[in-house]
Amino acid sequence: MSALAIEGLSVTLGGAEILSGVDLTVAAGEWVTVIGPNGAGKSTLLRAVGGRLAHRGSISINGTHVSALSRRARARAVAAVAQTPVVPPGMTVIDYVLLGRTPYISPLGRESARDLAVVDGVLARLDLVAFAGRLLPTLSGGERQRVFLARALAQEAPLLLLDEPTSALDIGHQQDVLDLVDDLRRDRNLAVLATMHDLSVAGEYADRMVLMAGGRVVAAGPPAEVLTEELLTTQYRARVKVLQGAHGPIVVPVRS
Ligand SMILES: Nc1ncnc2c1ncn2[C@@H]1O[C@H](COP(=O)(O)OP(=O)(O)OP(=O)(O)O)[C@@H](O)[C@H]1O
Repeated sequence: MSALAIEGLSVTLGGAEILSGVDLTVAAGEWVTVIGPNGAGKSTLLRAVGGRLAHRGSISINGTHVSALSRRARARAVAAVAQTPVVPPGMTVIDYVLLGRTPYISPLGRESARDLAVVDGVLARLDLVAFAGRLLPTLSGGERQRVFLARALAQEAPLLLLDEPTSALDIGHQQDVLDLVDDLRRDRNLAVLATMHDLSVAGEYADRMVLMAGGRVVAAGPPAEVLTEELLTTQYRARVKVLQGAHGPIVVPVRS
């Protein structure tokens, strides 16, 4: 059974069909990255999987249709980092990351020692201990992006959705964050569905890639089959050269 199985997914927003007949699976322990030009429908796909959009077709998480899951069950099953998460005002980093434990805390209960230990562990792994008491708006963009990921990891869900998770990170923190997710994928059999605009980095970490354009899947497969000059030139209207690196294709933009 797949951690995530999507069949014939279509989404209409503002009267326009944004996703059309998307099929996609992610197995436990697999990393699938969705790429595609601006407006292709990548974020919409992740939002639908997170249970936040009306849709046609079917989205199943570990064999259960997403619309049959209660809010709490869904929060235990899937954790998401949105492109621009809503930040509650006046919240410290540690309180925000603790929100990730909400699905495990009873409505009138308090967080357990385990909840606090999970949060401490995640803050340490993401280099955020020094920021624990800071208010979120006082952080830099990259620091805040790591906090958003920390909250999602604190959720300990078996399916992780990452929408451009490293867009604000410097190259060192980018590698730290992606390596951490990769470790979790291997150690805890985490299923990862991500979107990324840096195609070379995307190809280094993904087991499979899905190229979307105009709300449809136009190519899917291992990075070497999707990151081709022909597909990228056509779908992005970009001039690129694809080189063979030690860890997969390297996509270099070429000036005309
Ligand atoms: N509520 C809405 N009403 C109408 N159109 C919408 C709505 N929400 C999104 N869209 C459109 O759906 C399309 C897909 O948007 P989406 O954010 O999924 O793209 P994306 O592939 O994630 O793009 P990007 O790479 O720019 O982040 C876009 O053309 C967007 O303008």
